[in-house]
Amino acid sequence: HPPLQRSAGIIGAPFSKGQSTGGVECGPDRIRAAGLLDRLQQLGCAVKDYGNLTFEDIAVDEPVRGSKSVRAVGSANRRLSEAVQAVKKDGHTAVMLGGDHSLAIGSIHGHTAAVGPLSVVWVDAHADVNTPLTSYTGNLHGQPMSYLLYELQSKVPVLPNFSWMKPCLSSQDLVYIGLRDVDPAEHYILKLLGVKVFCMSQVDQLGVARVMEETCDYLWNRAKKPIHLSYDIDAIDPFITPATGTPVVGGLTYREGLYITEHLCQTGLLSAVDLVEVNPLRGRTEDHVQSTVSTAVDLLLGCFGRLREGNHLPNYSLPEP
Ligand SMILES: O=C(O)[C@H]1NCCC[C@H]1CCC[B-](O)(O)O
Ligand SMILES: [Mn+2]
Ligand SMILES: [Mn+2]
Ligand SMILES: [Mn+2]
Repeated sequence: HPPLQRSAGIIGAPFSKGQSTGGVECGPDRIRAAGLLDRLQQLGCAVKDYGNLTFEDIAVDEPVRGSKSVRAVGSANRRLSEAVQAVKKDGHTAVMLGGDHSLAIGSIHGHTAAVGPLSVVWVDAHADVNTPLTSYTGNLHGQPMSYLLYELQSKVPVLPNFSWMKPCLSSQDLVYIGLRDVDPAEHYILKLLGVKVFCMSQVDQLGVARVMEETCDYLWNRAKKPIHLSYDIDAIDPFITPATGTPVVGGLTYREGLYITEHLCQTGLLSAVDLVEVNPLRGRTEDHVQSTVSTAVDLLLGCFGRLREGNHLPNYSLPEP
């Protein structure tokens, strides 16, 4: 049968208030400038660019229960949720370009609203599952998962501009890959809820191919659901992707990072991808920025069928002499 026609709906989310380091709002445009759309089209993927979201300017946003920019994060994610729902209703695989990882709140909420219950693969050095009360930084990019999980809601206070959303993910439908810098409270939560985790030790022990087999077997144990891949660029080793806000040594190799996206692509279930935390201002040299941005583009191309063995379009034919 003819190869399926993949189509990507690109949403730029130039948002940085889930954390305190300027520059991550430049991520979407740098990823576009590195040729993402052209390279997707060269793969034979249909591409619709929905542009960059604009976010409500919230003048006064005092910390709430120690968490910063809560109102701005709530408002931004409400808009993102609506945008992701629209992209899914148009039939595309949603691609959300961040921006910081607090944006996963809106991305996963909107994706679920559009297609129903999801399997979430969270590729990250960090678990991002602090509640406002356990966070020691008050940055919401370290907390998105706490707002999404049904099982944590009794531990999350009501926050301003968050009343639009409800939890939408079961802890059994979540798999982490790449963890290597997890706070004690987060570790307690992951153990308490029995969340499936492949930290970097397991990546070393099992190898990335086995990690991906076990990830899919685990997620499909009950039923096959659309997959939401939330990819924090800091999952990759900072030697390759230094231009990010919270780099941690001992990360995924470029090859391991790609294998993850290639594997999820071939399941045919990938329904939305976040690519977040690219921060051009955190690269000490332009080469560092380029290495980070081009890796982000390659990871996304892996999500849409790019193969390291090569690709050719179905209608290709050799030129005749
Ligand atoms: O909660 C936090 O602020 C910290 N908790 C421990 C890991 C580092 C940081 C969160 C990093 C957020 B991320 O993964 O989106 O970069
Ligand atoms: Mn991270
Ligand atoms: Mn993250
Ligand atoms: Mn993929």
